Amino acid sequence: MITIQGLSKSFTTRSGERVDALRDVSLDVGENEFLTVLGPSGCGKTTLLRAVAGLVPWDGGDIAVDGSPVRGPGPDRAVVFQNFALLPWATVLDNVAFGLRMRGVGRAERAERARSLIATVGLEGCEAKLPGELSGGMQQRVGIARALTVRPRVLLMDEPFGAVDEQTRRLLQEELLAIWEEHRMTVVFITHSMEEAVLLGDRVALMSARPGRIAEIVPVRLPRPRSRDVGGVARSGEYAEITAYLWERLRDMHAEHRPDRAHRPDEVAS
Ligand SMILES: Nc1ncnc2c1ncn2[C@@H]1O[C@H](COP(=O)(O)OP(=O)(O)OP(=O)(O)O)[C@@H](O)[C@H]1O
Repeated sequence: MITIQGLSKSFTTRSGERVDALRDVSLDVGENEFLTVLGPSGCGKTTLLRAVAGLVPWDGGDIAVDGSPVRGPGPDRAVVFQNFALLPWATVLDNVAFGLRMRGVGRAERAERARSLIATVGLEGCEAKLPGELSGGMQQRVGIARALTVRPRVLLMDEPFGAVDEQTRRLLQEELLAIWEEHRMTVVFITHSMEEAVLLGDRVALMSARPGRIAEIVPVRLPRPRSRDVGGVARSGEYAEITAYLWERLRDMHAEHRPDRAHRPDEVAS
């Protein structure tokens, strides 16, 4: 479905320093797969997602969706951002319908599709509100509804639940799983949370820092559907095992970048 081959991208900072954000990243995401991407801060997760979305150019390598090379944004891919990226002056209905309007869908159909998705994300009755009148969790529900209006085959999510409180995050995780279980699509979901990566994903792509590479792909063989009992999933032994393993790997990666913090069992004070 999504094929990424040998992707490299560097930035030049304002002080003229070169930062290798991604180097030789290769990754395949299957049709209707839910792939989570986890890695230390600054390892290039957002850059990778934005490249797949066609929002940033890259230096080397190829990205294809269903065999078609990515050359820019397209209706087959929708993005949900961490900071919601809603239009502050537009109502919930207009925000959700925005992508449809851009695609020339008529007013009546726009409103109907937007209303139906607003209901799907549990915001019925909020159609006329402005984003500023909603909580962070509600704003992100609007972001998800907006992304789904165009019926994308690929949903790209950049730490979408990073800015909401823990309880809202759990509810949004359950809702996203329920939506994905019903309307299957390919999801690439970036997170800082090991727990979230395991709860949601079919596989976790673990990235290492500077330059960002795929360090390992960790399969998550927890049963599905998971939406009705995310709490139960989180209490299972396999869940605990995978999250512990991910933490081991991430801790090693952090230690590589901070030799002073490396784990040296022989030097533990008595
Ligand atoms: N526009 C830019 N100009 C210069 N450097 C950039 C730019 N965008 C990203 N970088 C650098 O590229 C590297 C990767 O950034 P990116 O945002 O993709 O990482 P990330 O893994 O998503 O980080 P985080 O987990 O903290 O959100 C970082 O070192 C970052 O500072």
